[in-house]
Amino acid sequence: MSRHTEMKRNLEKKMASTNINGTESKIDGSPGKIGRPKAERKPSSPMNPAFMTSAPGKVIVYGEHAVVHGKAAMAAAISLRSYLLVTTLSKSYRTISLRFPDIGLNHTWNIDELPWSTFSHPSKKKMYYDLVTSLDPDLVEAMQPHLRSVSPKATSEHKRIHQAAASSFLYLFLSLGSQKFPGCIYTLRSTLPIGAGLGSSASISVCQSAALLLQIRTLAGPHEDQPPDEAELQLERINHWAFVGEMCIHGNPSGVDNTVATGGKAVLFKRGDYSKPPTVTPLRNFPELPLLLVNTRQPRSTANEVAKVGALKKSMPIITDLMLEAIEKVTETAHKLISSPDFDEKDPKTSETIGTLMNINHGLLVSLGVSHPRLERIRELVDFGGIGWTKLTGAGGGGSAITLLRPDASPEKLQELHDKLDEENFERFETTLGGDGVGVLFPAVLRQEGDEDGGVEIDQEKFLEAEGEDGVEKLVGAGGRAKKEGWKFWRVSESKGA
Ligand SMILES: Nc1ncnc2c1ncn2[C@@H]1O[C@H](COP(=O)(O)OP(=O)(O)O)[C@@H](O)[C@H]1O
Ligand SMILES: C[C@@](O)(CCOP(=O)(O)O)CC(=O)O
Repeated sequence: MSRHTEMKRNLEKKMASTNINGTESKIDGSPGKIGRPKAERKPSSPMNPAFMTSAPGKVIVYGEHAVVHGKAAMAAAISLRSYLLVTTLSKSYRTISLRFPDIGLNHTWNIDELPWSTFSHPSKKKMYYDLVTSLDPDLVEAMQPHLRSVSPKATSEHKRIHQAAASSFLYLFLSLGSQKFPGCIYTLRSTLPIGAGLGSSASISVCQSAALLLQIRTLAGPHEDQPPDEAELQLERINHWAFVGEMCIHGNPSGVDNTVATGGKAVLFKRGDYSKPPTVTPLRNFPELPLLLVNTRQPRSTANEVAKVGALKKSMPIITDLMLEAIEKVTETAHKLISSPDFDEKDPKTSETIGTLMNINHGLLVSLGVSHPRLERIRELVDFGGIGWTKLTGAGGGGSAITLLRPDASPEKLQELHDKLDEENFERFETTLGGDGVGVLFPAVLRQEGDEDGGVEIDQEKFLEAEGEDGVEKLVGAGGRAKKEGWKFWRVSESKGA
């Protein structure tokens, strides 16, 4: 018997002894990347093979927070990504399970106990093509008993993290699915740090939205030869529902994170009127910036940081508005520069301007009250070494900073900075900007060099056992360091944008 068959048999045995009735929730440790549960049930639906979706995180180069208040922001996809494996169960299993080992969430709902009557009531029912721009309080209320049963014994902080992730899934599942939905297991792993300003919540929302829209057969493609306009429509649909998932996680999102996680590349984003779709301008000439990405490892919640700026705007409207407008001017100046016909990214003056604008943007964010001593420490180290220009990225209050490196920064100085950052428990990332957006691996089979028998099936066990972020990338990578054959992406027209 091959090792693979043996593993499958063991899994079947394990499955036979698993209680799958009712809700069950297990906390495996603290949030962050922690111990992962074993696969528990046998997937057995040849008609619905397991498949995967994947979406990237992002960095906001200019304009975070201002973008929540209707101003423009510039953001780009990064090569760190989330991966969602969808496994359909055989007909007799009437359960939906979330296996989110990165946060230690392991929860099962009984499909027939979910509040279908509320979500499918004619006055509430949303179609997959509807534009949903706010959460319906009655639907949110109907979900509460089913969220309260998620990790009830966890600490309040873990509960918040678990229930936020579960609520984004459940709202989309109940809005897009129906009681006839087959039992499924959704297994999620991400190479993104969580709550670090790099759009982890948007990236999981995009994975969930794409997976559910695929399961209800409302997406065409992605496939080669797909007309770009059709591809664009599919991406819009995924993005709309991902925005709904984001609203569940952090209340008042601008939509920039999910837009970049869906479409990838780099964009100028602006949403003046929340009842209408945002204006999204692809930035075709986005420069290959030599960026250093540093995570402070200081946890914070986007919702809190956004609320802080909201409160400041309420108490000091004129001053706050002036700062938000100044941030928008920074973004617009950078946009003008990179979209001008004689833009030369290799010119040292270009780095100087882009960097100075980053510094100004950071200063304004400090004034809005969303920096943190750990972010200021990164700035201090970079400034002291004369290595480049730094700003916080994302919601701030901790999270991450980006540093644009001076073209003439010496390797010795750079090494010194790296050593200092490591010594002080900062986390450094190497990432490339402007990669692909949402991708699909259908079925979840990857071909490897030299494979003759159709490729390697990615099942729950393999996916859960991949060691750390590197293991996930190596196993299923859809971008960055590893890009496995088999992943497909919706491609839109290259001719649009600046
Ligand atoms: N890999 C993951 N697995 C499960 N849930 C996740 C994951 N990544 C993000 N989340 C959810 O998103 C929340 C973080 O969102 P947020 O505070 O907006 O931070 P970020 O800046 O990373 O988007 C987490 O509390 C969790 O609910
Ligand atoms: C602060 C904000 O502009 C960016 C938040 O990014 P993140 O959740 O910290 O990755 C909020 C938003 O645009 O929704």
